[in-house]
Amino acid sequence: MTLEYATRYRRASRIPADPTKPYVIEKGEGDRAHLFGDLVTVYAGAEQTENTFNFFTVEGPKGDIIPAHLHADTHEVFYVTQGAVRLFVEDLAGEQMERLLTPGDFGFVPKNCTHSYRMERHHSQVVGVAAGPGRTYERFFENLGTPVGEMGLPHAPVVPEPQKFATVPQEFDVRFLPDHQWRTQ
Ligand SMILES: O=C(Oc1cc(O)cc(O)c1C(=O)O)c1ccc(O)c(O)c1
Repeated sequence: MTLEYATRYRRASRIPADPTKPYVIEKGEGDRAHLFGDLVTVYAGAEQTENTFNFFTVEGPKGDIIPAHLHADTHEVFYVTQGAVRLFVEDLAGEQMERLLTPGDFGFVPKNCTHSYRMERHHSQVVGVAAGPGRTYERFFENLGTPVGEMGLPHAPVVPEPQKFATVPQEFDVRFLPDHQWRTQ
């Protein structure tokens, strides 16, 4: 039997509302949201880990570009499990690098390092873990994007309205840098 719980985020979630309860979630059945071309699936977050880390996947289509951004208080892990993902990172000294990550490859982006990525094969998948001295930020995806019940990638990109762009990212420690230039290509 598959259990569903009402939580503060969803009427029906596979994540128990009681943070002391052990649980398992079948593939793809975490709390799902669409943002840009991506399907983000959250399996654990702030409530489960006393704000110490989260665990989610991001899947997207070929060509999907996440705009350059940084997190002042959040360190991030990019572990690629499907497809190919080109990760762009700038360190605190301003040195830039880009690397193509394929399944099993791992990228670490410390807080305050500007980064972005591009999916280079259809339906690439990144496993994300993000944590820092502040709160975890996994609910960013459904707040800037749209919570969904369906399993697949968005049929059309979910582009947030300007009003959401103006408020949601900073609430979740995300700072988009629209004028940032990558000099690596
Ligand atoms: O892919 C990750 O995050 C994002 C996905 C989006 O569709 C839009 C975004 O703005 C982001 C973002 O990072 O802000 C991702 C992957 C791995 C990881 O550890 C993350 O913290 C985020």
